[in-house]
Amino acid sequence: MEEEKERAAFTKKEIDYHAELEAINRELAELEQLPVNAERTFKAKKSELRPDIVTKVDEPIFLTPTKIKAVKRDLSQVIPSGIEILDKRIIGFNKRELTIWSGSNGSGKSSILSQLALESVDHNFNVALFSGELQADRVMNWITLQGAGKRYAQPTKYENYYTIPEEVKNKISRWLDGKLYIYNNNHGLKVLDVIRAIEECIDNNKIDVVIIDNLMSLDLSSVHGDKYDKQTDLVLRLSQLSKDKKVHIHFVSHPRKSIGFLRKTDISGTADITNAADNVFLCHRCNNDFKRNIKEYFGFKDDNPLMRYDNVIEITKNRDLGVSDLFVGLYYEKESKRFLNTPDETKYYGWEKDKEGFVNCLQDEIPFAE
Ligand SMILES: Nc1ncnc2c1ncn2[C@@H]1O[C@H](COP(=O)(O)OP(=O)(O)OP(=O)(O)O)[C@@H](O)[C@H]1O
Repeated sequence: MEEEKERAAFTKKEIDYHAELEAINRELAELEQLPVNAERTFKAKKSELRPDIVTKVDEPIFLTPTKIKAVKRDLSQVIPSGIEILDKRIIGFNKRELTIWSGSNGSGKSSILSQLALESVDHNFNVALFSGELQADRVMNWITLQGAGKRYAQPTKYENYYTIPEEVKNKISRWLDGKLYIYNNNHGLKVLDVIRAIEECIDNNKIDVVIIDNLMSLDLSSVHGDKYDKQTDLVLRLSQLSKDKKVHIHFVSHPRKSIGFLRKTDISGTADITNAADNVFLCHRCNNDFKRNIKEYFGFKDDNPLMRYDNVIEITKNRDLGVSDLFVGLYYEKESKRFLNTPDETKYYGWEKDKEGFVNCLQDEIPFAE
């Protein structure tokens, strides 16, 4: 009897032991699965930001030459920059493409891009503009100043601070209405929200040009990966967006370093960023540092024509026409913050033209402050 009891107790212990062993094994298997699951979650999150290229299932994967439909290049769909040498060499900005702009602080990136926005509208292309650093009203002030030009800029008691008469401001606003959309920063700077908002703006307002100024001001914390992976993912995503939505995207990315002569390899992120871009432009302000650097780097002499400009755009990559190592010099007009092709250039935008394209002489009617 005693022996039977002992055997029963022993069997129960054995069963408990096996159950425990099984539980431990299950737990171990779950633990082993953890990195696999983490990898899966990471990939899923990553694809939220960088969706794989969608395969068009109704088309063959490889095409024979006769099956490839020739798409005629429609030059009326190329967006001019208004910068003469640039437009002559690269024709303009193609839809479905991405341009990266870099340059040190104060080199003129934002100002050139707001002028590009005006130029685009002037050629009947609609623009969506995101500025992470300036509130919409400040962006609008700059654009108004550039749109008005020196003839309407009234000096104030502050150096380099000019105002525009209300009547001119209103005319410019009305002209830009329905063509220029400026992101309202009060909606936050979270990258996925901003991209979603841009996508909606493109769909709702027939946008042709998107300007994103700049990478550093976007909040990438919701995206997985290290800093450079996140930046690269974003650029790949924007490149895809330009193709899907048939827009040109201008994207500002600051350089990693703030001293020395800026080169393409100094742009923040990995090399994948510049690989993904169709154009890569560097902005330089022609100060003494720049002049010394180009003399040292390229062996240019003091009489090089570049020395006389105020700002220079360096084209370091242009995939379409293969332009590179081209320097485009510009003159800066402090009253209007405009960049000019020649020191005495006078440009008239659409807001001061009538239906036939003739310029209205509004300035004669406006009383100017002495
Ligand atoms: N050559 C120049 N001479 C004088 N002022 C200039 C020149 N180029 C640009 N500026 C002015 O300098 C200020 C800074 O320019 P802007 O903001 O366009 O530069 P940025 O490259 O975008 O700078 P950041 O990287 O700090 O955003 C603006 O008021 C602009 O009008």
